[in-house]
Amino acid sequence: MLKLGLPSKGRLMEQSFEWFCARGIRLSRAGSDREYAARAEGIDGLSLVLLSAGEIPRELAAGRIQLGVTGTDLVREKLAGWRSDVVELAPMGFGHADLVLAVPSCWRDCEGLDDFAAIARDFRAAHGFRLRIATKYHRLVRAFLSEHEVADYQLVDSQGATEGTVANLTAEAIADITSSGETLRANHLKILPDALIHASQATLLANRSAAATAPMQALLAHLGLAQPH
Ligand SMILES: Nc1ncnc2c1ncn2[C@@H]1O[C@H](COP(=O)(O)OP(=O)(O)OP(=O)(O)O)[C@@H](O)[C@H]1O
Ligand SMILES: O=P(O)(O)OC[C@H]1O[C@H](OP(=O)(O)OP(=O)(O)O)[C@H](O)[C@@H]1O
Repeated sequence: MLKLGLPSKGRLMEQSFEWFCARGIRLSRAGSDREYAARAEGIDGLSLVLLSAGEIPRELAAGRIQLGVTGTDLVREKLAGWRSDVVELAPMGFGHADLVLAVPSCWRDCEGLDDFAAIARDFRAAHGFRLRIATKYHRLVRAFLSEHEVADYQLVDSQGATEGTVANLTAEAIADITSSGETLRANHLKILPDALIHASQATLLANRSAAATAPMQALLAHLGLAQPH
């Protein structure tokens, strides 16, 4: 029996159900709306579990589920060695969102990462503490800024409503997901054009050990997907 972990709410859950239905596997919630149970029809040997999108990478790496759907941003953020833990089987064509660095729109002289790095250096000298970037993507942001030699900052953890932290004076900049850009604009923030940290989309993933098993090969064939190498 293969266990498939799906996001438990919102667009990601609905579009995951649609993706599988278009491939002859009908997924549906079981029990009440508040129960996290679901079932699969149209294929044998597949069970479902509804999980927080942020928890699916860890459940896959641990092998408690053999298949999962979540954003590539969360896979890379949650799993340091993601390539050795999981296999990306197929981008699914929805859940497109960019992880970006954004600063106040009024920072007219900040037009890119080089300006940001200079502002961060001046900020520390002027204020005696490092410029604060609010984010929930600590691993990805640190790696990106290190790669671009930006050093004078500190990360402030923000698990939601991250765009509001600048107005609330708990941060000077943010790194968060954007899709239409509406939330950033509404909070008077602008994206630095050279600060796309990761372009994410919903992806079907497998636990790396399970990817080579016969039941997985059969499911991939049913879905018309190439066998992972
Ligand atoms: N506005 C959006 N448009 C498209 N995709 C988005 C949007 N916001 C978030 N996502 C993507 O949806 C996935 C889930 O994001 P979300 O922030 O809901 O994760 P999460 O908070 O860990 O989930 P949960 O709230 O269940 O714990 C991520 O891969 C993210 O990139
Ligand atoms: O660029 P936009 O189209 O404005 O989308 C970006 C927003 O979408 C997500 O929030 P959402 O309310 O979708 O989910 P959440 O409950 O995780 O905040 C994300 O956290 C951003 O705040």
